[in-house]
Amino acid sequence: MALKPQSLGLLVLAAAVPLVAVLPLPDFWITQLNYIGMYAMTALGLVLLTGVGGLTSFGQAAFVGIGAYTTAWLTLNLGVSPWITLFIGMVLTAASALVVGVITLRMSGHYLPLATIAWGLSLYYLMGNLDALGKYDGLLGIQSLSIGNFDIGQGRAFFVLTWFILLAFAAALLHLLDSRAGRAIRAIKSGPQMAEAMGISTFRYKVTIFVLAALSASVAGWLLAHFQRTVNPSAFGLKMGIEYLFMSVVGGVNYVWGAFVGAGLIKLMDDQLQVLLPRLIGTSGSYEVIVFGVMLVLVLKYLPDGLWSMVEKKLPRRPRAVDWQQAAPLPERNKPALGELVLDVDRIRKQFGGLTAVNDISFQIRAGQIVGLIGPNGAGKSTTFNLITGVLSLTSGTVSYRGRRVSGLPARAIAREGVSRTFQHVKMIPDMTVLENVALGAHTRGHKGVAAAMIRTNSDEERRLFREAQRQLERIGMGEYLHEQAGNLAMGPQRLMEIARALCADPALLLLDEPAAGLRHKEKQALAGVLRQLRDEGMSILLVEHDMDLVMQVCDHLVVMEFGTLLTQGTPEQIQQDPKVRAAYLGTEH
Ligand SMILES: Nc1ncnc2c1ncn2[C@@H]1O[C@H](COP(=O)(O)OP(=O)(O)OP(=O)(O)O)[C@@H](O)[C@H]1O
Repeated sequence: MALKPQSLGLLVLAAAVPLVAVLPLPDFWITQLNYIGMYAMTALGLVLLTGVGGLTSFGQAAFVGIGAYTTAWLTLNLGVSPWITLFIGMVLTAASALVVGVITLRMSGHYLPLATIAWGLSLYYLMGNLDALGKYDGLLGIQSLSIGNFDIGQGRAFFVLTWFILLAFAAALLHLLDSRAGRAIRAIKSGPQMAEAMGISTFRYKVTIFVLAALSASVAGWLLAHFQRTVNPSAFGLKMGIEYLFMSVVGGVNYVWGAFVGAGLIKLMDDQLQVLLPRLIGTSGSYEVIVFGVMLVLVLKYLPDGLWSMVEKKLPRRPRAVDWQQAAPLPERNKPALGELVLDVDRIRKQFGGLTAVNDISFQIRAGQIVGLIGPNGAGKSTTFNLITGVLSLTSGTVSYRGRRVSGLPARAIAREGVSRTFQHVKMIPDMTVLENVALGAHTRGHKGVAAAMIRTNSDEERRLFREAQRQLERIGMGEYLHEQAGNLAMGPQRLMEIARALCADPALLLLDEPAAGLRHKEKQALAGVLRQLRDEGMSILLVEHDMDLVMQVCDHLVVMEFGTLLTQGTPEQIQQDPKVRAAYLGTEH
């Protein structure tokens, strides 16, 4: 099987590490590479947290500090082996990240970065004020790392250790990003609505990546403490927190390789500029900070995805090797019998302040039935849709699905019960392939989490998920789009892709929000065919749609809304002949 360029790059680096260690490079450069390795480890955590997950943190240096101070204090005061303190540091870091994460990760917008600044500052002052940690002087005389009598804490041996840990983490991260859990993490960035509709707990994944990023920083701190053999708060303050973020952004915060490039560039520039600038200017001072500031502005303006994005564009994009043909099918939920009551909407109401957007609406959907929800703009259709799917909370009334009350449950819980949806404005992950986007729909049908993905014990399940994604894409006639990048699709195929993604969840009720918007005539005909076929297979569908031809063609029952209230309901024939509807809706539209 051909290796992906990313994995090939890692293998080349892994082979180069021992080679560099035996080359007659000056010690200065080995030391530089050691620092680059440690910095890249923290920056890699930021790739996951900020680049992939969209959560900006200025507080990573504080986690480096927890790893460093834990090992420094325990080895100096209690004589604990550094190999044990590594794990104690990780446990402490995970615990603090969990506490900070649970408190701050529900915040949105600029509140989260502000909270990480506050957290970074408080830990800095805590380290600087505790007597036990040597206040601002820190702790001195930390032992070097060794295996038996062999010192691996300095020079070339340390270089091999650091870089192998770094490469192992990078490999684990690449596996993670290309997995069920990784797709869920990648879905967080575009906002919670789509991910939650796939049954994903976005909060849980946010906390997980926050802890993972903190752990990578903590390991870097452990290495740093034993390499420098001294720790003091200045290496873990807000300035360093900003510098780590700076490295990731300049290198390319969306790419694993961006962390390597950013850490390398900033470390080398930092050293060179500290020598060159005073010579040029004639006085000494931290002028490199000014150069970095200007550089960041230029990168953000002209290369917002960082330096690695230029390389990434040139890399060949090979389609994923199809190795799932023989994979076992995913388990299916048991479906309602034809004609069984699937959805019971009972006098639901939604008030936005003084506006009653949905006013005591009631209707039912039975298995194997397509119900159309129609009405002029602003009638309350989308609000009704959002009340059923749990995106909005009800002011009053109940929604029952297969005999169970679901109103009051969060959107992801309703999705897990078997209610799948699409969106009025397509929501997808544009830089993933169509196949990967659709596989996201089957999230609740898999179980392998972050750890399994990182150590790669998830291949079997991945194959099953992709087999299902391909099957659903073929079911709606999109078999030839598997490896296409989703962001490159035209509107029609994008909408069909959303339907395939919804079907991947193995739903008993499918809710489609304006699936024909932006489709051409032929595509609409194809969509009508797909909907009929799904109904014939026993699927229940709620269709919110403005295209009356499509609605009249495929629906068995229509619910008409006007100004939030139920105007009437009945068969398409009854609705077409209803004078109230003609006056209120069809008459004005046609
Ligand atoms: N979050 C909100 N806050 C306040 N008012 C809202 C909110 N969402 C919808 N509304 C109002 O509720 C009413 C119904 O809106 P809704 O989007 O449900 O209508 P719709 O039938 O789906 O319209 P369209 O066909 O244009 O999508 C509108 O008057 C709208 O302005």
